[in-house]
Amino acid sequence: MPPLLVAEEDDLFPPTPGKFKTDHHHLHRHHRHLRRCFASTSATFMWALFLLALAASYLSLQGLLSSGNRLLASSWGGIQWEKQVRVSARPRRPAGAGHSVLVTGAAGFVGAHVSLALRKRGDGVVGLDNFNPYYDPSLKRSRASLLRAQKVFVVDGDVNDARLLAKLFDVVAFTHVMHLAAQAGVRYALENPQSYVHSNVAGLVALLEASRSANPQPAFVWASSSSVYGLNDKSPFSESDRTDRPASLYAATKKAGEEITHAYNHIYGLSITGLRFFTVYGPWGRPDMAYFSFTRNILQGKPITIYRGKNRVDLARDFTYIDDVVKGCLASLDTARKSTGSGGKKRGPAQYRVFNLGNTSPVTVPEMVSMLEGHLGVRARRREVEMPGNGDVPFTHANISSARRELGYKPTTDLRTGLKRFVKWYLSYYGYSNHGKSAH
Ligand SMILES: O=C(O)[C@H]1O[C@H](OP(=O)(O)OP(=O)(O)OC[C@H]2O[C@@H](n3ccc(=O)[nH]c3=O)[C@H](O)[C@@H]2O)[C@H](O)[C@@H](O)[C@@H]1O
Repeated sequence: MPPLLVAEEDDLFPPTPGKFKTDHHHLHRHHRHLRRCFASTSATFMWALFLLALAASYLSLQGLLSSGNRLLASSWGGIQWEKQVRVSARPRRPAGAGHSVLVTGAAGFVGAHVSLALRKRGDGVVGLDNFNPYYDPSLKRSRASLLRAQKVFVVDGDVNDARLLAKLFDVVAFTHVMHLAAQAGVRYALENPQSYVHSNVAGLVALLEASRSANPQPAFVWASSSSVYGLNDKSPFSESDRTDRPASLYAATKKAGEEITHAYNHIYGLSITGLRFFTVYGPWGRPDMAYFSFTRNILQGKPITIYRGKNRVDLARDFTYIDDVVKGCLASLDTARKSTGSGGKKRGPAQYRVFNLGNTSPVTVPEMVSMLEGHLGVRARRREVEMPGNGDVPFTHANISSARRELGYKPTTDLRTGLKRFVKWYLSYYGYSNHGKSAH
């Protein structure tokens, strides 16, 4: 370190002895003192310079590293990336017939199925997913590999990333957005409430902002939830029923989404379709859902907890098979009218729709478990407990006349059949033998 060396050299190489007379001794000492002072001042100066340089280089190195990390972590941007996005977004149907769809949550359960179905019939699809660890991200990666094999490009990114969204809309003139990215799960909201606000409210607004600014504006179709019916006890649930008494924060954020999309429809002329999904299940499903975690536990010989309502009433769900829901999603895209805004301004009233996508035949949770037992050939160890105050509702039941009329939606898969397909997938995906006996 140079300043230290200056001081040390001064000590190491004193003036030659006898060169100065004794009466000059004082002067000499004075000079020496001055030199030391000067040396130490310049040492301090040099130190300061050195530290400054060190700090500057540290900061610029940090900057370099963090922008490098950002590039590595976000893995989006660049000519090659833009080309992949453009190619993936290109419809392969006769000119003008195909959609160009941005599917958010594309590595999720419904998102992956919808993306594949769109691609299969020749639409252009670009996926977006943040691969968050709410449940096993390796399952999401496997779904993304399926999409990749079908030439659907999935961007690794967050719907809250406004820069990324702006870039995507800059590169592609999407005709539709299929917004399926969300923080799902009713009970997890007790543990991590902020994640619901982050994804289902802030993320939704970020995507709506990008959509309303895009030219042309895409038609916007998105996943709401049957949970918005909350404490509604009028059965079956119709779209016009009360939805102002949510029983969970999850439901409240989905309900907020319905109101927020309405505001964007009103102000900017965005065409909006909200789909209230009813407990969607099937192959490649979500491990946090009851039918999935029950299957895992039954196969591992672990007990399962079955919630019961007040007075020991069984809970029931209008379980809806994934292929039926996918048909409803595609029909929603096909029947969505164009958004009316341009240049971020509304040019006329735009379509606003909400549909139930259910199965119309609720099944109790214990019955669902019995079906699983039948398909797995293993008895479940059932533990029945009174439903804790965790946000669950006692039952759901969809009235689908609206979707039937407007979308031609007609569910065709009953729960027993759908669970059979799920179990078949589960056993093969997790490498069980035909009898479900081999290790997990
Ligand atoms: O359709 C919907 O709106 C919602 O459907 C599901 O929510 P949920 O119906 O609660 O689905 P599961 O978590 O699979 O629960 C199904 C039933 O099993 C019950 N259950 C769940 C877990 C458990 O350990 N034991 C148990 O009895 C629940 O109380 C519920 O009655 C999804 O998880 C939500 O993301 C979706 O929005």
